[in-house]
Amino acid sequence: MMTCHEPAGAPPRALTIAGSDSGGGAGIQADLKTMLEFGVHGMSAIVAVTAQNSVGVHGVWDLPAEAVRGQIRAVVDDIGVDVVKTGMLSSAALVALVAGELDRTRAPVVVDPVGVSKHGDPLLAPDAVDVVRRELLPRATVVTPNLDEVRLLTGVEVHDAADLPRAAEALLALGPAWVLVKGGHLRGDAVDLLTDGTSRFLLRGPRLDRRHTHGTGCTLASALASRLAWGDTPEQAAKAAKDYVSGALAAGFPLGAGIGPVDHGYRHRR
Ligand SMILES: Nc1ncnc2c1ncn2[C@@H]1O[C@H](COP(=O)(O)OP(=O)(O)OP(=O)(O)O)[C@@H](O)[C@H]1O
Ligand SMILES: Cc1ncc(CO)c(N)n1
Repeated sequence: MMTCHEPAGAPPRALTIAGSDSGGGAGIQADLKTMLEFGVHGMSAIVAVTAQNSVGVHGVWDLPAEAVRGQIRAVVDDIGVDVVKTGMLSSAALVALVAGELDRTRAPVVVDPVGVSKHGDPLLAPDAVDVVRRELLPRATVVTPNLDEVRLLTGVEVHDAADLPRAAEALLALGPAWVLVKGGHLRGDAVDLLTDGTSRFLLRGPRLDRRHTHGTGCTLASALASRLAWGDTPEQAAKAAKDYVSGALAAGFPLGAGIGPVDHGYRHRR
């Protein structure tokens, strides 16, 4: 375990371990843009490269294990981290590697258990799901599944907001400290549930009828991670993250022929 000196006057340090989205709306690109907006120093360990645009994912290339390990250690062992966020981890071997590397830091970890892209393209191998369950989730400070990922990880089907507590309980049984179940795919209001099994907070936003939603999940998790790095409680961090993603989603714009990105920089354009 490395202990790092926190430099006086420097912003909090956030590391995203995730996949690259060439289209810039999701993945590492969304994470770093969001981290900048929240005033933290964003750093990255790229796990896989995707050739991706508004229409879909056209190719995926995993990085070699030593490249992923090397990036994480270069950051953790010298610069230090105040929070880690994980996103697309692609394969069973890379999930296991990342889970092991998390033991090198005591920083809080936000796990976005990315399963498929908005277009339905797979970003996690089927045999990696069980490794996420057994090795990654017990190390998570907060896990942020969408409803498809809830089903994949627990088998629980969420049909309406009343099912959210049952889904959260099934996830908590897998070992994370907190769960933020995202109800973005529900009908009606966009309701998310944050709970540690004792406290329960409903985050409710009006459903925005927007086509350009690429990157909502990565953006929410990175905003949450950034606020944790500043010392917010999970409740404060989740509320700030929900506000930011709602604003970015309301300002999403058309790029390409398909689903455009949320606007990470909307606060500079209004
Ligand atoms: N149409 C919408 N209107 C308002 N809020 C939304 C909408 N869609 C998603 N959200 C919110 O955006 C956040 C991300 O949720 P979502 O369910 O879209 O994640 P996701 O499916 O993991 O995203 P991604 O497809 O980028 O992986 C949540 O806070 C959710 O409530
Ligand atoms: C690289 C990457 N990570 C996450 C997502 C989430 O949808 C995506 N589309 N691409």
